[in-house]
Amino acid sequence: MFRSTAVSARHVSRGFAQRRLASTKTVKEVLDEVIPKKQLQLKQLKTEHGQAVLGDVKVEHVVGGMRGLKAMLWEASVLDPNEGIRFHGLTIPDCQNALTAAPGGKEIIAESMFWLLLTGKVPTEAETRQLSRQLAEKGDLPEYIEKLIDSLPPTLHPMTQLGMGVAALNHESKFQEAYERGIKKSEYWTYALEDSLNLLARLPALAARIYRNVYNPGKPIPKINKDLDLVGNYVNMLGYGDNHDLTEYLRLYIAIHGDHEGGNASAHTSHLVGSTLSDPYLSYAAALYALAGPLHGLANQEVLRWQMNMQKELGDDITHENIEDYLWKTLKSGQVVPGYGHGVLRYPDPRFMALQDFCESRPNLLADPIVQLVKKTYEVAPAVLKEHGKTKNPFPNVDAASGCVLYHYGLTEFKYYTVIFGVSRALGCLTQYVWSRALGLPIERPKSLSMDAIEKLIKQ
Ligand SMILES: CC(=O)SCCNC(=O)CCNC(=O)[C@H](O)C(C)(C)COP(=O)(O)OP(=O)(O)OC[C@H]1O[C@@H](n2cnc3c(N)ncnc32)[C@H](O)[C@@H]1OP(=O)(O)O
Ligand SMILES: O=C([O-])CC(=O)C(=O)O
Repeated sequence: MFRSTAVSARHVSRGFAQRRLASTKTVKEVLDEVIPKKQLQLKQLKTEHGQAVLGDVKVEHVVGGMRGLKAMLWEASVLDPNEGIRFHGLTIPDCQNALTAAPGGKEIIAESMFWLLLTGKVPTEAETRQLSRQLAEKGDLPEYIEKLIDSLPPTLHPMTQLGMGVAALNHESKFQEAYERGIKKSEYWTYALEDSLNLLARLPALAARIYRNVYNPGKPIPKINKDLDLVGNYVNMLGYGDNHDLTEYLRLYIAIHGDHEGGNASAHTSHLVGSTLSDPYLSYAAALYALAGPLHGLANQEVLRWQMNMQKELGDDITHENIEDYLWKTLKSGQVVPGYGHGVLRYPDPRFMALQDFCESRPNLLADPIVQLVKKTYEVAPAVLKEHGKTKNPFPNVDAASGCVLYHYGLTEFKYYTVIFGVSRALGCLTQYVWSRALGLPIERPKSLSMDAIEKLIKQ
């Protein structure tokens, strides 16, 4: 599967590159061109196809977490159960071919992914670099945020701190200020974009300050380098700037965790909160608290804890049989196997495969016992989960792989891992925030029913 998509990717990317080779537009200028076309598309959908049926609403949807219910508009990515995520039609290998890397690097950088998600177009190198610079120039934290974060107890979970910092940044919201001033609905998106760029720019400094306070109190944090990309600066501020491989890993990680269509809990939360015209900061803070749940983003912390416990219990020479027994022990104790299963996917997550490929291409990394353990677990777990018979998807999701590489490079503090995911998921949530305002989407308000009301409806 991966090879054939990579071939089509080269084709796709060459096409994109030829069309936009010389462009040096800003992201706002590209959106100015793209938005009217999408507004027209939505108008036509509403007027010409408003009554078209996309599926039935069954009782199982209402009582089963709305799994499979087609009930949200989300522009930047669509998830196929077997093929995985596509960002504006591009697979992860397509993106790896088409999107700009950092100077001296190979992996996708956050800026080029954000540009693609927002505009549906592959940015030129000049556009990507200019966005990197724009973000670096906006990246410093206001003093009151530094004071707020520094005042928190280091024992407070890093995700709680991240959500608090993001929410408090709404003191700066241009969207909220403009709304209070009384702007027209057609202008909402421009302020939403300004807030989104400011928030994205500041997330690395915020996330790095939390890391410093919790794990390295008192250690100076390097200043933002205006010539570096967003993740390059983030890794620098975390204190790992001299580790090229970790920097590249985090570039890939942050780009591919950025968006996973709209129904996942973090994206859906930001979409719902944003629909009330809460500003981008508050909407994204809400998303972070959904990401902080162990069935969602926190699973990356849980995976590593679980794999380390397995290693502690089973020692160094772990066989496939040992892992099988450990899996059954976890399942029989009524716990989920973290990093396995998915609400939509029914095949190994291509994000997991991309992270595994990263390991495969680096012998030192591949030889690490924890990376080996994750790989061996993948060789055993799907069969065990199939035999267990409960989960609809016995394959690994992205969280099965993400933590072990961080661990190898010395970023061993599991409780911090979801914060990195939280820096990434802003790419998708903020993209949709801008589009929801550009398209004038209404406040979300589905109809709920009590069990008695459902029974009454069935009898009718
Ligand atoms: C970035 C991400 O958010 S990716 C997901 C990260 N989360 C995890 O890795 C946690 C482990 N996985 C899970 O808990 C689930 O697979 C989820 C939350 C991801 C998806 O949940 P669902 O869509 O409800 O999965 P599904 O329909 O397959 O669940 C059916 C049953 O299988 C169980 N199941 C699903 N996955 C697993 C698993 N990994 N281990 C054990 N049991 C599982 C469910 O708990 C459920 O049991 P129940 O009937 O007793 O409630
Ligand atoms: O899609 C989902 O439900 C969960 C997930 O993998 C993500 O949000 O990245």
